[in-house]
Amino acid sequence: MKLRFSKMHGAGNDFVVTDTREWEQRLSESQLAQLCDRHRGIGCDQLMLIEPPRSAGAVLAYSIRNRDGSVAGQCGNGARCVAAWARRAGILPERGGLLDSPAGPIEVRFVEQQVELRMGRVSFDHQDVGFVAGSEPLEIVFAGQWWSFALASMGNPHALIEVDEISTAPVAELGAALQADARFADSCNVGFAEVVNMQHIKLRVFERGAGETLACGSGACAAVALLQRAGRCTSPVAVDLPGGRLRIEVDRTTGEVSMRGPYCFVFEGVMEL
Ligand SMILES: N[C@H](CCC[C@H](N)C(=O)O)C(=O)O
Repeated sequence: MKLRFSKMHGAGNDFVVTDTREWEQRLSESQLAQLCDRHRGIGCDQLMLIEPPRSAGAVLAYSIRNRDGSVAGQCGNGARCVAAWARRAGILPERGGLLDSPAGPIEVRFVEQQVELRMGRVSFDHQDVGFVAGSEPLEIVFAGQWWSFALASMGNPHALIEVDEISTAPVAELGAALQADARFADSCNVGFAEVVNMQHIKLRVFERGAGETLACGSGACAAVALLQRAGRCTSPVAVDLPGGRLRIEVDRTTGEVSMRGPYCFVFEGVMEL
């Protein structure tokens, strides 16, 4: 089977984007894993699979696989890349439009060389994060000390830890420990945020199913929403991740989150499967 794909990234978070709307057969789990494999395949943090639209007005739907094969409910950086892919394919109008994400429809518009998405509402409900009710406080012991975290969902689960210095945060070790915490029904993405000022944070994210990535769009949305709720930032906020900068706005009254950020086409290809 020959599989056409686009290799893309959003602030360094990289994707294989492939159109499954014409596929005669679905790929097996091992074939999907091969696409993500940086040695035996193309290599990416996530697969963005293009599907037929589900809701009125949407031009397409997408589903998300982490590189470990797990299914995800949202991918902010990937959604920007899908929007750019759809515009170049002539599926999405120049002015933007609607995409069906696994977490519901998201509105897209193109602003200068970037994509702006209305990502829907953030949820602070622990149930939406898959966190077992009644197992508060939101703390974990790691390396002999108590670490507090906060929870939010953008359609996928996020735990956020505020640190004084992002460069020395134990991202991989503490991120893995929190992901393995049995109180999360389906693991979580673990963000580490350093507040620079009320409109600027630094963020690193140890992603579910991918490890630390250069950027996490839904993680940036969750981080700003949680920090705004705690009075640690306002809106909009510049979020500096290792791979680049995202601009996040959170409407305090509605909980609506919007994100603006870059996208990049790296190469097109055909993979023999
Ligand atoms: N690892 C995430 C999916 C990708 C999110 C991230 N790449 C983004 O840009 O939002 C999860 O399992 O929920």
